[in-house]
Amino acid sequence: MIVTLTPNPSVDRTIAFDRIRRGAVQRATSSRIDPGGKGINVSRALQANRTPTLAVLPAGGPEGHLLTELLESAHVPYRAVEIAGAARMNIAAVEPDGTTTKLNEPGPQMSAAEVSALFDAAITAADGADWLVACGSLPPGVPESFYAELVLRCAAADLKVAIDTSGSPFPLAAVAHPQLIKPNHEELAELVGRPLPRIGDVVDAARGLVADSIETVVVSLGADGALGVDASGLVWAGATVDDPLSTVGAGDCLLAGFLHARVLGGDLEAAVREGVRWGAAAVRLPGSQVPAPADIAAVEVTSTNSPELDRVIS
Ligand SMILES: Nc1ncnc2c1ncn2[C@@H]1O[C@H](COP(=O)(O)OP(=O)(O)O)[C@@H](O)[C@H]1O
Ligand SMILES: O=P(O)(O)OC[C@H]1O[C@](O)(COP(=O)(O)O)[C@@H](O)[C@@H]1O
Repeated sequence: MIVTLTPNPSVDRTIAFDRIRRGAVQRATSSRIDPGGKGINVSRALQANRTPTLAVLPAGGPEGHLLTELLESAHVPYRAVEIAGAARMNIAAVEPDGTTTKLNEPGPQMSAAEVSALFDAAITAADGADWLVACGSLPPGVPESFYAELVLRCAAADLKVAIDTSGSPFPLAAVAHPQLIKPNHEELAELVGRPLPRIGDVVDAARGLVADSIETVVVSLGADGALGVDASGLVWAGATVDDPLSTVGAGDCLLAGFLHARVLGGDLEAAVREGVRWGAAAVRLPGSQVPAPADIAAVEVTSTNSPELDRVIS
């Protein structure tokens, strides 16, 4: 069982336009809504691929109600902690070549009692689980040490925890030593405090974090695939997508695929390959739609233990 925690979930509205012009009236060609937020996307992808999962989230207001309705329609098991503030709605504006502009709201103000109820709900739900996966931004009122405290509590409970976040909560969580982190290229550069233009720079940064006691570092590199590093070595994997439709949630699908393979006993190489398969399948789908087994099976992945270290990341 993989339990996810999304402190700042969203109703994701994806709107397609022929072209975005700042400051002008835009007429959309289509739109869709999906339940969103990084942990929720991980759970949606796992559920679509028959891996047991449970999504823990705060939910309040009419948007929170819509969010839980959308989770029910997608048959995603969830545990919602009632809060007073309304869940956010995030907008992704997508152009025909796949260019995606994301407009993310800050999320509802949470009280100290609501934060503590959410923390406890996640720990209780994850009792006996294979992984607790905590992802995304933190809404106002949640202390930036939230993920770090969660990692420490999981260590005390002998529970494996994966963290995928950005900004100030990320370095705090990383020094608490989660078993896994999944930054993208930009988030990793911010975490280590230097630009990482080449694959070799990413490898060095990830190795440094593994040496600092994070068991596994998985770095998603967009069209350049993904890199996994642990004490056993390193794996790079990639897949070509000629017709990307939407990259929203691709990193979440990559993480879901990686953990799915790990729970089934796969080694680092099998897990990175599976993650890339799920991530690449996701970018072929509209909005933050998650790939089904047939979408994933259609992706061809290449991988190596000795990637070209001088290759510049696009
Ligand atoms: N244009 C693309 N072509 C092929 N694969 C892609 C593309 N964009 C994303 N992916 C796949 O999805 C994964 C996650 O994408 P990425 O954009 O790096 O994550 P995030 O959403 O966290 O920023 C990548 O590691 C890769 O496997
Ligand atoms: O919590 P954050 O960082 O604001 O991100 C939330 C957004 O990220 C998503 O999980 C998608 O992930 P990406 O933006 O990494 O593609 C959306 O479902 C959601 O709207």
